Amino acid sequence: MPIPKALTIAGSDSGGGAGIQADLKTFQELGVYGMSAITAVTAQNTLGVQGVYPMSTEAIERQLASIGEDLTPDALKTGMLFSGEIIRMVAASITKFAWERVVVDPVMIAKGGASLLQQEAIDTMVGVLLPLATVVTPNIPEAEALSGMRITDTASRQQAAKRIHQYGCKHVMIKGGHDEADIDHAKDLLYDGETFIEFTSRRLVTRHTHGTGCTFAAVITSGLAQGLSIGDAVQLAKRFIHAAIAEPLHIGGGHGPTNHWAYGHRLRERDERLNGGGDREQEYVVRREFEIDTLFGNIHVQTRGDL
Ligand SMILES: Nc1ncnc2c1ncn2[C@@H]1O[C@H](COP(=O)(O)OP(=O)(O)OP(=O)(O)O)[C@@H](O)[C@H]1O
Ligand SMILES: Cc1ncc(COP(=O)(O)O)c(N)n1
Repeated sequence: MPIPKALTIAGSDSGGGAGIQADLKTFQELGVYGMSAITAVTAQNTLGVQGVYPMSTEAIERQLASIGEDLTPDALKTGMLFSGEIIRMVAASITKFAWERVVVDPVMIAKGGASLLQQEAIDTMVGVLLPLATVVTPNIPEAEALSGMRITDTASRQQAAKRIHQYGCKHVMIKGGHDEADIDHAKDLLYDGETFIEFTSRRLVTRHTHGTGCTFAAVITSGLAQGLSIGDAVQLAKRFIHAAIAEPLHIGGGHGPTNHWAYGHRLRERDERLNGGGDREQEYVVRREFEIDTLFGNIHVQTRGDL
């Protein structure tokens, strides 16, 4: 079978926790060959963003053309795009090369508050990029900016998903990491224009969440590149990010990165538990299955009626 290939079109994070670096680490962990087109270089660490240096559109266009002329990605994701000009150029390249399975992570503001997308570029994103998206993955503030409405509860989150879906993307995934109202759960909502599906895990208490959104979207991209359905790709992303947040690396003095190795560690741990012991008694089998579910965050998947 050919090796699945994924492309990330995003900003570089010198601190290694988010952006291009998070995406390539994630692709690698999931057995997907990773490629990149860098839109901007950021000087960044776990304490914040110290500088933003966008690339020229010519340099970005050339990177995309080099990939398109030789290496067709099986899926791609966009992250930090910074300006309307860059967004227009990226959309034109996706159309020119007829790339499919497009994950748009509408990165706007870094955790520390630094702007990674110019305000006036939001309309361009809505007008030219979202119609090309297989899935768009806003967090709650980004979903509010895209939909032009406040999100305070499940009903308003569904309403925002409907508005964003009308821009022409196939699926909308509103992530719940920023949902301050739910202190126990991290609940993500997927909408395909007809059905709402919620993916819920336990909320982990930690400040080491730098790059969660990039990593989550990179897992979805890897899954799509490997031929998974969108639902299965999201389920994989939820498990991967849960493990990555649960086992922080304790790097840096501020909001540290997530752990891109953790999901692989847990897979190996699962295999050891499944193969170990040799005890086939039902009670132990059930207990082991329960432990294995816990390893991956006990993700609860539920179809929700329209509120
Ligand atoms: N404390 C947490 N515990 C468990 N899961 C979490 C936590 N925080 C975020 N997540 C999960 O991580 C994924 C990314 O969500 P989030 O809303 O944090 O994205 P984001 O804000 O775009 O990330 P970033 O801050 O990197 O831009 C989602 O699946 C979300 O549910
Ligand atoms: C280059 C780049 N892309 C994306 C993010 C968002 O990640 P976070 O909100 O976790 O800082 C970032 N900080 N830097």
